[in-house]
Amino acid sequence: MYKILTLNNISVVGLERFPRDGYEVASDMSAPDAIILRSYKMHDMDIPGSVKAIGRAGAGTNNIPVQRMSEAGVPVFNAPGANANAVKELVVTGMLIAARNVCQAYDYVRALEGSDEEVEKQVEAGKKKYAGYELPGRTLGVIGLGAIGVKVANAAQALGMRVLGYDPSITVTNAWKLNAGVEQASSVDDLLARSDFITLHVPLIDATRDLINAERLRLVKKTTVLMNFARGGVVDEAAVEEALNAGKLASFVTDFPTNRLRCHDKVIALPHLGASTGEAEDNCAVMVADQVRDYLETGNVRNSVNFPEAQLPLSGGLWRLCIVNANVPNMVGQISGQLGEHNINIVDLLNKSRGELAYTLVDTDSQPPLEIIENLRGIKGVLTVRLLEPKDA
Ligand SMILES: NC(=O)c1ccc[n+]([C@@H]2O[C@H](COP(=O)([O-])OP(=O)(O)OC[C@H]3O[C@@H](n4cnc5c(N)ncnc54)[C@H](O)[C@@H]3O)[C@@H](O)[C@H]2O)c1
Ligand SMILES: O=C(O)[C@H](O)COP(=O)(O)O
Repeated sequence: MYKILTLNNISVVGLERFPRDGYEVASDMSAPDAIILRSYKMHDMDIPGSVKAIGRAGAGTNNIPVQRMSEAGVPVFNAPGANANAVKELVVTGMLIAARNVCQAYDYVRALEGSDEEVEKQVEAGKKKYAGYELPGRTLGVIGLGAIGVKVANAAQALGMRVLGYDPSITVTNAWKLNAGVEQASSVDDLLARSDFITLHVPLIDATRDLINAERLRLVKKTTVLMNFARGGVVDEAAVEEALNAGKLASFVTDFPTNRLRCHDKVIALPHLGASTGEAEDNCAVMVADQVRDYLETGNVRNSVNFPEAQLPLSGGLWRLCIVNANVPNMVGQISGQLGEHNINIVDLLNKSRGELAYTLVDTDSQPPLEIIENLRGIKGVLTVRLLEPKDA
């Protein structure tokens, strides 16, 4: 029986991927085998030593101590692309409501008083204050062309916008998905200077903290709308406030409200709604539950942010050793040497590495005795060793 601890509400459709006869799923339990979460901040959490995997039902993993987990030999999984359409739709919404002054106009109408006739008069008299502009021909700058950025860029082009993109590490797959005609900006600064709308779709990492700062805001046109659906830390809010107050930036649309800006007249602040659609919540939960289950049951790794991809089909009747070790010479030699010494036959073997970590799957046709497991655990550089029983044993 595997135990899954949830730290946020996770879509039932996803949790149902854990069969009841083999899994216990709860929001409070001791010694879990895996943790599934959304935005719960795990950095200060005392993570039990029983945890073998962490699944983020979403994209961003800045709420998870990924480095600490790597050092403990624990994979962190996420759900790449599973909520990208939801975010794309909210970004398009953000552009439209900013361009048409929808929030200000909405507030204006709600504050009206008088008879229907009087209200109508005020409506017709007041509407000129909220006249906006249309999107075709305007330029959208997209920083970060991953799962979300590519969808946003393509959608904006379909709306008749000119699109500039910047991503020095764009993957070949995402480059293929990008519509022809999306223009490559030569730098963030180049993109900022030429855009009417700027949208951020980068992870929050050291290199992207305060990516939009005072110096960079000096480059934008005073009519520009800045949108942040990435993470609060990607934008220096004090600098944004200064730019808005000085009339150097038209408006700021953010999914990450703070007290400094949430009530500012030129700010549209939403409560981290980017991925909050039923569809995205289901997609993320299903994807991550399947990946965590696969890892627990077969040791295979898909979509981890700290482990290498590792997929070795598991045939019935075989034992499988899953070994997480430092990416240093002679690990496979020492592992196979241990098995050879005990006359255990290796049927299949996979060794993959990513950065400082390596991951080895070894299939054997007889049961490796406990002594081998202990010896493997004793090899310098080995972080964890798991033995999976044959499925049909
Ligand atoms: N508002 C929400 O609810 C919501 C929902 C999903 C994701 N997000 C945030 O959006 C981020 C992106 O999500 P995604 O699914 O597109 O991730 P992704 O990994 O598919 O794409 C991120 C892209 O950013 C690029 N990048 C990294 N550093 C960069 C830099 N300095 N300059 C330009 N590009 C850079 C990467 O090369 C990658 O292509 C997530 O990490 C998360 O923080 C927010
Ligand atoms: O990174 C993400 O996937 C989003 O920020 C969504 O976060 P949530 O799952 O807490 O809505």
